[in-house]
Order: sequence, then C-alpha cells, then structure tokens
Amino acid sequence: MAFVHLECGRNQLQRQHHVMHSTAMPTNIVGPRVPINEGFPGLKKIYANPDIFVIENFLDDSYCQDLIDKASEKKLVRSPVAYAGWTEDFKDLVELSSKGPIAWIALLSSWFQVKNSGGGQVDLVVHALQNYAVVFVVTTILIGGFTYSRAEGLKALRTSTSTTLDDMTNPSSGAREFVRQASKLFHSNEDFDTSIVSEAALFEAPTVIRYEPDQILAPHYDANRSAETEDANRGGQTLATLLVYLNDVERGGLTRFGKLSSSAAIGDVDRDRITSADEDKLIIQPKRGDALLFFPADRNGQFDPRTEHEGMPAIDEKWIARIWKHQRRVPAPFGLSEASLSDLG
Ligand SMILES: O=C(O)CCC(=O)C(=O)O
Ligand SMILES: [Fe+2]
Repeated sequence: MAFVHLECGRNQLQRQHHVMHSTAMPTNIVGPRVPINEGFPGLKKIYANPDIFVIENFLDDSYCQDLIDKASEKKLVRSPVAYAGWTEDFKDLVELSSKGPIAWIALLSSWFQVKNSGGGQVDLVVHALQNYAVVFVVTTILIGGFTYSRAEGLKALRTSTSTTLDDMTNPSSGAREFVRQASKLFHSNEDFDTSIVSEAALFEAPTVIRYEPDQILAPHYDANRSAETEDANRGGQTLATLLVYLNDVERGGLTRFGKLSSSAAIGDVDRDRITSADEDKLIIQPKRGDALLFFPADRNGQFDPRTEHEGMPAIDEKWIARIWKHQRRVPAPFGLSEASLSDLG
C-alpha cells in the first residue's frame, strides 16, 4: 500500500506526505516537469509554474463506480502515513556523536572524574569511552522517542481509509481503465501500444481513498525533500500525482493548494470549481470522473515545495482514486506485478 509522506514544520505529513525536518535543504531551482500528452482529451491547464491540470471526464461513471465497489469489497483500512525523516535523524545522530556534544560531554566529564580521583591517562581514556557509551545510548533513546512521537502525531493528519487495487485482468474494471488512461496521459510519443506497459511500470498501483464526514488529509507534499533511502523501493521520487474524483461532492472535501493563489489560475475551467469565496487559494471542487494532475517534483526528481496540497475536511462522503508516477520501475507490492502489467496490454 502506498504511503503519504507528511512534513511537519520542515515538511508536514508524506513522504507519502513527509515530515519536515529540522535540517531543511535550501530550496533549489525547480526544473521542468515530466512531459505529458498535451493533446489528451479534456486536458485543461488551470495553473502555470507550477503546472496543474484538470482533465474533464477522465473516467466514465461506470469505471468510477467500479473503483468504489472493488475498494469497498476489498475493505479499506486507515490510510498509511510514512515519516520520511529517519535517514536524516540518523545522520543527525551520527554527527552529534562524532563531533557534537556527545563527544565533548564524555571527554569533559571523564576529565573531571580523573582529576577528582587522581588517575592517569589510561583512566582518562577508559572513563571517556564509558561516558561516551552512556551519553550515546541516552541520546539515541531521546532521539528515537522524539521521532516516534513525531511519526505518531502525523497519523492524526490523515484520517481517511484506503486500499490499493492491482488486478488488471477484467477489461471493464475501473482500476485497469484508470491505469490505461494514465499511461496514455503520460505517454508523450506516438508509439503508444508498445509503451503502455513501460509507462505503467513507473506507477504505484491505484489507491482508492474514502473520506467520511470530518475526515481530512492535512497539508502535505507527495514527493520527498530528502528521504532517498525511504524511496529506494518505490521507484525513487514521485514525479506526478493523478487524482480522479469518483463521486460528486457538494459540501467539503475540496483539494486545496495552500501556496497557490486562485487569482493566478488560468484557462477556461469553470471558475466556481477552482476558486473560493473565502480566500485567495487555488481549490478544486471534486466532480465525478474529473481528474487533477500536478507534479510534486521536477523531471529530475527535484522536490517542488509549491505543490503543497491538502484534502480539506469532508462534509459529504468523498471518494478518490490516485496514481503516483515515479522515476523508475516501482516494484510490487507498491507497484504493479509483472502479471498485472502483462494483463494491461
Ligand atoms: O483528497 C484530496 O483531495 C487530496 C488527496 C491527496 O493529496 C493524496 O492522496 O495524496
Ligand atoms: Fe497528496
């Protein structure tokens, strides 16, 4: 099952919304996004730099309903949230212990011990090593406790339930159609038939998410800022997010981009669907069958902080299906198995 990385402060929820880390890297220049098929039917650009698209009537009603039905049959579970800062925390610990306060505390305290007891140089080394070990263990426990509580806190930021669908055998299945359409959308050349499988190999299996009243997905990024290790078995960075709204949602459940202004929105999409009377933020009103496409990182995997987004609190029930496109093959279980890929052709 796919995770959402969340970053807090530095970042909020996920690598599946990753947690912002204290040692944030400087924001580098974000390059061009991955190419898409610009002639895809219904594709409308609603925001430029960062590019965001709505694709009207991306999936027919029957496919939307099938995605909801299949997900319900499979049973949805609390949506996962991954804390993506472990590698950074570990690096901090190594740094602290090699040149930071741990070594100094150990050395100073052993010097006092030896001075008071009148020991020699050998005693000093022995005490220093003993103290180093004690301070190291205590610091590890403290850092471990801190990151654990941070990861636990993140769980409260995603309260929806979800499941993944990877059975591509039935041609009338919504999951299969979603993957096929997504492959066509991301395929920018002519020879589509030869590459449907190679495109889909870069996808995480479709995830269906259900929000019941009051459930939310707090502001997050779908890409990682710096957690390469956590992404290693998921095909690397998330380069594109494709969401399909599976039902009409009249009240609540908007998708909101908190760093983008609705007054900068472009294109001929119904303004009421992408602007809010309450604030100047880009928001998208869910509409059955319509898709939303954006790019959490550039084509080289550079994290794009402008794409922070959230699922606002649901009032009416809301269902979405999501595909994340990565840099490389996403192996099962996150991605589609070889058998599912060959069923797509
Ligand atoms: O529910 C939404 O509108 C946003 C969902 C989302 O951001 C995600 O699943 O990563
Ligand atoms: Fe997201």
